[in-house]
Amino acid sequence: MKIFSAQQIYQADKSTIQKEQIKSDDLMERAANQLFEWLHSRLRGTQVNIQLFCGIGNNGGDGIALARMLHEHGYSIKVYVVNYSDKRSEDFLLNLERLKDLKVWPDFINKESDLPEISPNDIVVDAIFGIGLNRAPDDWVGSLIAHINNSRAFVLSVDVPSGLPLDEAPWNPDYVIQASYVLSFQLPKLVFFLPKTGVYVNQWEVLDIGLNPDFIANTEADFELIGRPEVLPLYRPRLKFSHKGTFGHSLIVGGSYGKIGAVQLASNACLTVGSGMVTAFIPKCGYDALQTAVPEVMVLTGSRDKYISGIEVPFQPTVVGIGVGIGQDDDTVSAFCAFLKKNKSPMVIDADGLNILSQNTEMLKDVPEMSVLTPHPKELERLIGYWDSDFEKLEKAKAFALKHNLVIVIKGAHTITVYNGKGYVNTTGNPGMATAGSGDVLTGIITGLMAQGYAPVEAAIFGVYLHGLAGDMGASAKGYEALKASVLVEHIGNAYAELLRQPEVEQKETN
Ligand SMILES: NC(=O)C1=CN([C@@H]2O[C@H](COP(=O)(O)OP(=O)(O)OC[C@H]3O[C@@H](n4cnc5c(N)ncnc54)[C@H](O)[C@@H]3O)[C@@H](O)[C@H]2O)[C@@H](O)CC1
Ligand SMILES: [K+]
Repeated sequence: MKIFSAQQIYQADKSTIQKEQIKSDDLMERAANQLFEWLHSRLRGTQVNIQLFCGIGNNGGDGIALARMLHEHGYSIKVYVVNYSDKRSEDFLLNLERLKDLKVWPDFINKESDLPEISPNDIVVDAIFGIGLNRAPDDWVGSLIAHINNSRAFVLSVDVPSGLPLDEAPWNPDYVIQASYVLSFQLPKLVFFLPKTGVYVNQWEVLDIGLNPDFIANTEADFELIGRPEVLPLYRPRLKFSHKGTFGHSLIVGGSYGKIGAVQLASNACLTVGSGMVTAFIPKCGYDALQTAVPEVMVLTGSRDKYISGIEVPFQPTVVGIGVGIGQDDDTVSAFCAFLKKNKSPMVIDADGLNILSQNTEMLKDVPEMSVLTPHPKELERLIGYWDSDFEKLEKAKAFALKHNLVIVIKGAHTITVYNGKGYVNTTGNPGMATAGSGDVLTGIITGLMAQGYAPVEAAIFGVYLHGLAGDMGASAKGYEALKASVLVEHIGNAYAELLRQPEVEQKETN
């Protein structure tokens, strides 16, 4: 699903109004209807107090129109107009009149007003600001927002949590609604998925208000949300007359004394995701452990016992995954440097492999184009420098990826794969996956997918999704806390099965 900027959403609104020859308040009516249906189908007439806080723009207009529909269906409502400006939108004013026609009189909250009482049992509808927010809310509006947040009521935000700008960090983190649920129009917003702004969104859902599908299809978005429909077409089925050579020979280079497990996890994941063959290159100390733990993996060792030195490999691998558990010993740095100069295979680079690159930036020119880098935030910062906000981080990562023609996988709750100026936002995974070795498994997965012929950016997008899905299935079997990285590997097969499972409706249709 595409993720649009605020500007693109306004354009989509406009093109819909033009194409369908409707008025803008018709579109607002549609939006409010969807909000109403969502709420009504859950409440089914339950008598609960619904307090609607409406701004004076179109987001407020949505709230006022919703209030009318709730009133017409007998719900107990209280409407407040948050009167932060005298530049009221036409559709807001129109809907205010329609509400007054029903003899519903909103209270106006101004600078000097007392804040209304909100009980934890109330439902709050937050329609104060939408995507039009372009500066810090005034302090008295901020106090109202903080008051709503402190009420412990269920807060339903219309389109976006009020106070959250779409393309920069909030001016004051306390002046943003903590939404229990966000009903967002047509397309999800990028801020729902970024670490600093996603915290304001507990749950979200998109409401289809029928914005012009041609416009959406033909407009290039900077970000895309990656769910099952986006991942399924990337899957490469295994053909009957294939053999292990068809699926490539991966080389995993990594490990040091005490960190051989990282290679075990990566090479096991690489095999499990479907690489035809996997060879691991490790220091001598890990030989017995690795051969015993994963007998299907072939093992080569360097000349030193505890650290990798001189990476000599007597075959040309299809793809190289390098860096897990590798450490930063001087010999290892020189071995990595020399290996980069002679290596001809595409690469996946992780962990200390990335830290070595950050400290020896001249090595970057020898990294093959289209290689996949998989940094966590600290590793990314070492590579691209400090950022002030998630937005700056993404811009810097995009610029770095473009400059070196690389794929960068920014790991996090919603991992974002950046390539060729675009960002792909993952939707699978859970907090249980914040555990040692989880990243090693991801490196193995992406390497193993590239071995099978997935293009690097597809391997990254597909691999991140599958890794998260394995985590979700692992968590439902074991719970978050007990989810170890080895459990992720165990669930790779289940994740494939889940991804490829025909939904019940489709099954019925084909029967
Ligand atoms: N345009 C359309 O056709 C549709 C718009 N919809 C709603 O319209 C919303 C956007 O509406 P608007 O563009 O009117 O914007 P908002 O309702 O988000 O904000 C209202 C106005 O307040 C002003 N403003 C911004 N920051 C401020 C601040 N800190 N203090 C005081 N004033 C401030 C701006 O001039 C802005 O236009 C969407 O989020 C969505 O809820 C929906 O009704 C669907 C259809
Ligand atoms: K809102």
